Amino acid sequence: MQKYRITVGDQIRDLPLIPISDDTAIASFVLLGDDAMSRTAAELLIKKLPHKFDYVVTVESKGITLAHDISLLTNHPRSFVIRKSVKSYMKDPLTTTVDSITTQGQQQLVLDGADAKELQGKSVILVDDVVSTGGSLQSAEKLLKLAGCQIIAKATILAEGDAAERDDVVFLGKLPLFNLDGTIK
Ligand SMILES: O=P(O)(O)OC[C@H]1O[C@H](OP(=O)(O)OP(=O)(O)O)[C@H](O)[C@@H]1O
Ligand SMILES: Nc1ncnc2[nH]cnc12
Repeated sequence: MQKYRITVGDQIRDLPLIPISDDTAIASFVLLGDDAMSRTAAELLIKKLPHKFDYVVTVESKGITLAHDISLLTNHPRSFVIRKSVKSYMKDPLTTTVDSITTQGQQQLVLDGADAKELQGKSVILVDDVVSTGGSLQSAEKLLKLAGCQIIAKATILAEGDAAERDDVVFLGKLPLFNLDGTIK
């Protein structure tokens, strides 16, 4: 299997190239369970982010450990997770749709109404493990604006494809997209 090497601080990973359509493959970066990578990335991102903010917010699921680590390392006792489905324990959830590079068809993004209430008027840092098309970030921003909070920074570990040209997102490294033969697009 072809691999693409990334280095984040002292963490080196050989990511497998996985086809996601009939002309594109991604270097699959699965942060869930990779606790050393999450912790290292959090430490490095914190140095690039504003020092003063109220909360870290992320999108389910692979951004969760990163949000958790940034939040605790900056002495914030809680963070918020925008979910991908409505749960019965939510109160008056805010919902929108999302398109992401890894998922065929639209998914839902959901902010629990109770969380929206706590976020109202607060300054937040929105984080995710990878930004690619920007669809997930855009939908999350929409929900956070509906909740009435101010996004003071957006951060990710890897900016993939065209996202590497973005200047509104803080990131640690670039990740190319690939042709099916493993060459870089
Ligand atoms: O910029 P985009 O094109 O939206 O891609 C980035 C999103 O894709 C991944 O999530 P994914 O949809 O794979 O869901 P998961 O984290 O639940 O696995 C990643 O964690 C980002 O949230
Ligand atoms: N390269 C990648 N690996 C895992 N999830 C992703 N979401 C978007 N790009 C991704």
